[in-house]
Amino acid sequence: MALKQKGGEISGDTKKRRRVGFANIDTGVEANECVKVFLVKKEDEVGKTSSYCIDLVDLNHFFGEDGKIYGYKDLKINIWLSIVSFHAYAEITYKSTQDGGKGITDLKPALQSIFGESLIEKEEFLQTFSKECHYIRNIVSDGKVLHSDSLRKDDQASDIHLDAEGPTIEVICTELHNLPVGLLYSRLVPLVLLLVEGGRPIDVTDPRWEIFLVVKKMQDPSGDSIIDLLGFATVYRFYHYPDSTRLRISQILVLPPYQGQGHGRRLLEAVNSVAFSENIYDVTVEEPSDYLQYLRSCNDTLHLLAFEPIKPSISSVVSYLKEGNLSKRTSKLRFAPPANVMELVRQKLKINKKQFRRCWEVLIYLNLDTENHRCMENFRACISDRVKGDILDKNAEANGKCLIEVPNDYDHDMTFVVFWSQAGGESDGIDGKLEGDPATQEEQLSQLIDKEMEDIAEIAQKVSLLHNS
Ligand SMILES: CC(=O)SCCNC(=O)CCNC(=O)[C@H](O)C(C)(C)COP(=O)(O)OP(=O)(O)OC[C@H]1O[C@@H](n2cnc3c(N)ncnc32)[C@H](O)[C@@H]1OP(=O)(O)O
Repeated sequence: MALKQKGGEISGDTKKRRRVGFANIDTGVEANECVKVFLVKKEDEVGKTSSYCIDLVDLNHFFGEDGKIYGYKDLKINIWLSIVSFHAYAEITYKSTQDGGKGITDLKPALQSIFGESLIEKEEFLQTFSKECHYIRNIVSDGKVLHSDSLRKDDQASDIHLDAEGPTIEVICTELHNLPVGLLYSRLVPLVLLLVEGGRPIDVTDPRWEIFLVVKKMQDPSGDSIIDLLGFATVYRFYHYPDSTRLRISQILVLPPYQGQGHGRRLLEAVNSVAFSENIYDVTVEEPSDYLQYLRSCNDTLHLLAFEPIKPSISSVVSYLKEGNLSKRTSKLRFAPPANVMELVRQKLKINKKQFRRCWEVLIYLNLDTENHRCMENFRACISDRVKGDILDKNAEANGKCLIEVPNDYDHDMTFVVFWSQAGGESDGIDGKLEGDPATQEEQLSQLIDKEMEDIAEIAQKVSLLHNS
């Protein structure tokens, strides 16, 4: 980490500027206004602000109690993060420092809380490009290859030296408690913190964690193989009563330069392939972001479209929606997938029940005539029913949620169980309760339903595009 006061500009009228800069109480600066992170692959990209700059999540919570940086004038924190060895180097520049009433923020601990030991000095950082050029290759050498495909020509980045066979994309699975793999993960944690809202590191000492790495394999002109890391997913094996296991995707991240090229989907599919081959109970995802949920729903719905056994049940609900005016009915609508169908989907496709219910709505929507006003009103009435049910479940959960610690074989401080003291289960994702008077609540509910309808339509549109292509 290099701390620099910008030379040249300090002398001369420095005193005057300082007085101007801190004449008032220091209001501080938001971390995201002065921190920039650049992803670099080569030594000569270090120090250049023209390198690939990533969009960061809110970093304020790393910087002091109120999340602001105090005491610096024209502060810039530029960080170069190597996507070869996953080390980082920070260059901090400012015109001057002065305590303007709130002290001078110590930047080092804040940066260390994000980058940990991967934050190193410039000289050492520059050397990593040659010393650790095969870092990823060495780590993945013992992993299990789950998926391999050749890269399409138009997906190939211009900086790749093409060999006769062309690059391949592989998804490789390995256990996180192996020391070198755990160390790699510790170097990837900064990316989780910088790119995933609310991202937290996982505990690599628990042997139930695995990491799925999506990599690009190439050959350089001398025939030596090069392996680039494109993204990863951490997956936990949960015990499922009485004698099976669930796979839960905890974090999934594709490095920003490689996003939107199908690698996130490859990771999801690789986790699914393990679920099939090992007859896992089902696959779940821990607090998916909106985009991940969209991607996952598109992918699962595509699988479901090809799954014949559910078609009669879909037709039955579609016919029901074509009937009279369901929005006027007082009893609960017959819309949810039948229990035996849910069970079959879980067994054969490993799609979790909650996720299947989401895809079910898309499948129904795909079979409706969107021009048929009555039919769409009926569909909306069913979505409204479901949203209200979710809110009631959420409230019941909030009332009855309990948390207890339970011992395990590795570290008794690490394991806890959440359970509901009343009838409960996993929530369906409506955040918080409705607030305010009945009219405001009605308005909020209507907005929630609109949003659900939009999401369903968006996924349906993408799925039909992919299905017909
Ligand atoms: C639990 C958690 O970890 S939550 C946090 C999730 N991670 C993050 O937010 C970190 C930052 N974001 C990322 O790392 C990435 O954007 C991810 C992991 C969310 C997604 O990975 P990506 O590689 O960008 O996605 P990928 O390219 O595979 O898929 C996206 C596209 O594939 C489409 N798709 C989905 N299924 C299929 C399919 N079967 N066939 C073809 N395309 C498909 C999607 O519709 C989407 O296209 P669109 O956006 O044009 O509509």
